[in-house]
Amino acid sequence: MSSPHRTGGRPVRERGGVEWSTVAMLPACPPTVAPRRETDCERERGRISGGSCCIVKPQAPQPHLANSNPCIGSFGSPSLSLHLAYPLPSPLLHRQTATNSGTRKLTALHHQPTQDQQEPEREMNADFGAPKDLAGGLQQRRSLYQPTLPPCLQGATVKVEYGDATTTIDPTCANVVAQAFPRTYGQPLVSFVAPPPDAVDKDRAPIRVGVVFSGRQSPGGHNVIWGLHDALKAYNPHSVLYGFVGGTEGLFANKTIEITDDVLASYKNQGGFDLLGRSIDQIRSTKQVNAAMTTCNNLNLDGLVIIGGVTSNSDAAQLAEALVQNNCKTKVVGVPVSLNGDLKNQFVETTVGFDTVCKVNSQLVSNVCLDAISAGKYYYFVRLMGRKASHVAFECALQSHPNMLILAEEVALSKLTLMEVINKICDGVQARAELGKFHGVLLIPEGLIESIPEMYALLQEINILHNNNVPVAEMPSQLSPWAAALFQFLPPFIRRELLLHQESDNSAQLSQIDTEQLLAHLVEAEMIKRTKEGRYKGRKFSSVCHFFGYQARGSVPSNFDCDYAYALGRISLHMIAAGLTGYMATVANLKDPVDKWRCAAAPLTAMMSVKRHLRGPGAIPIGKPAIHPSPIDLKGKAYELLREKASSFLLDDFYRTPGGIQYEGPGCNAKPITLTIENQDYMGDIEILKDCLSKVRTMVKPGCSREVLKAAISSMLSVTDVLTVMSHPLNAELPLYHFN
Ligand SMILES: O=P(O)(O)OC[C@H]1O[C@](O)(CO)[C@@H](O)[C@@H]1O
Repeated sequence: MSSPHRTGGRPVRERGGVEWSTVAMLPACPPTVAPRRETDCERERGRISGGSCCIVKPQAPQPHLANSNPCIGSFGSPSLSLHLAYPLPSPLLHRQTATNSGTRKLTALHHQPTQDQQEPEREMNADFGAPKDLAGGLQQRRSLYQPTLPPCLQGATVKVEYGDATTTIDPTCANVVAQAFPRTYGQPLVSFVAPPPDAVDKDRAPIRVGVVFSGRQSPGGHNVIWGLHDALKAYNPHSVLYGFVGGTEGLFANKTIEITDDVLASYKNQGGFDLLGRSIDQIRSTKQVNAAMTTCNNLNLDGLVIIGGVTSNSDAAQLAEALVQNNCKTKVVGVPVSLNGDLKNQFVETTVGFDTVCKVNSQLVSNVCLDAISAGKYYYFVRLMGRKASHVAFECALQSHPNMLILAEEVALSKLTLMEVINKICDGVQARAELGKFHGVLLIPEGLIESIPEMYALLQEINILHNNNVPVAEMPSQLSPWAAALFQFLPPFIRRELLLHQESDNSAQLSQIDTEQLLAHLVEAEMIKRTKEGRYKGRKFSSVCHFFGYQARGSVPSNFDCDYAYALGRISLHMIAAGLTGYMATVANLKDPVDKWRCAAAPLTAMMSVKRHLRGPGAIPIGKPAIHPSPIDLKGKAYELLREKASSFLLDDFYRTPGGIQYEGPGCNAKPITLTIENQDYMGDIEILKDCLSKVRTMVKPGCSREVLKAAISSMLSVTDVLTVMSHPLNAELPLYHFN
């Protein structure tokens, strides 16, 4: 049997005598960047503070391991539906010197691990915060793009409107969350509106703020810092913004650069996180929280802005609570930035970077579709980043119309086994062969592997062995009999990847598990079997595998991501000025033009829930309250649309070519299809409710007629009855991840 192969990169492994190559197969080894020349102005400024010439070493690539969670999308026949984790860096302080050649030379000063575990020293470059040469015309042109601002954010100040106290998304968890966050739970929802024209401009004291990239790279992250900086200087020109160098490690070790107009100039509207770099997505252990608090105190910060996804924002909530408990004045603000699109809830419609990443990946997928149909000989198995949920793969399917999408959420819901998933794919291949089609494109979310029940159980056993410090070489022999049997059944390359250490959220290192290769391998074996049995009479099945993820993370952000991120940066400043802590900056009604966006701050605790073992009575909460990744809504409008088109996508080669991201002209303001279809506006709906309630108050005042009073009581009783039933724990609509 020949093996599926990857294209576009260097050969990475050999299997059965066939060399495999990959386009993104070695994500742990980012492309080597030519050393950037240090400019005269940088040398003069000595831009890294916290020890005149020290810099935290950014995280070097780790041998990444695996993690995952479930989700599957269904393409093809209605029955063809399929079910469906981060390493820690070491902080290495280096002496930084300018050399004659103009590059920075880094000399190890001392090793200061901030993790609770020892890690090897790594080399790093010291270019964070350095002006970049914007070589390409597009880069230069993009640096001149001025994000559009919602009206309420156009002045130096905003009017702050406080709403009602908040609860949590899951009524059954409210007490647990309240107990875990005694000082920050139940805070009101806050809206920002334009100040009245006659508002008196009071003296505003300068503000000191720190900002850190806590999550993974996501296009648009730089614009959050830009928006924050502009709002801070407009608020009071003597305000100061510090950027922590090297991510959370820089926060723990107090390594900063001051963010100025000069520093920002070449990072505006640009991809990557290279202005400051990133390290671990974790501010969680007592040691880490204490280190962050010490830095906030030492820098006398009024505010700390944490940029990241679900994990970073859960940590932001914990840090906020700890700072209040310790009388530290620093206000903690989270900003939703993540390519995964899984930080999605009543307040957050999408995350910064999701739009760009989906557009880049959709273009790649559609290119592969056209390649497939042109030669008619390969099946392309494309795995897409996005962690546990399948949002990226789902959006890309809507944008590019591949033949099949295997949603982790569907696989998890239907509890499909690995071989059931394989058989469904093979049925699709066979149905196409009957139409004379021997090519196709399949999208596979990286979280799929964890959504397959037996794979999830195997990964859980491996996790426990890691937690018990069992050496990797001994793990296979310590698995339960059934897990050992499954492990032995899997091809050797996957076995090695499954044994990698889990990520900071205890899930497998999803980006490192070649699920697409596993599926291609097993589909080929099944097609050979079907051929031998006479069930398949078509041409020999051949596959090519790709992993699209790192290519898109560094992309130049779309206009939507530029505008959204810049607005969130400006909102963050107003939140700190208003003294809010434990909140996330949010923008609602994103599907509409920017002048209709609603800017707000939502308490992080209102987005939290606790997992439990079972549904129904006796369900016991397990673990701590956290913001969880939100899965695809299998009852949602976007999913319905996909289901409707599944058969046509499977058989008709109804490929769509979205092309590259447009920055100007028609299509430059296109938004994610899912965002448009879902049509959310939670803040707008809250306004409608407020209006209704106030109308009732106005119309049913003491003195109104008996009839009006009776009609009001009867209507209100039925409303409260419905709401009581809906908020009962047994009826609450909770996503699958809540249940183990
Ligand atoms: O940069 P790293 O540590 O390899 O992170 C990879 C992970 O980060 C993400 O890109 C974003 O969370 C995931 O899709 C992926 O699993």
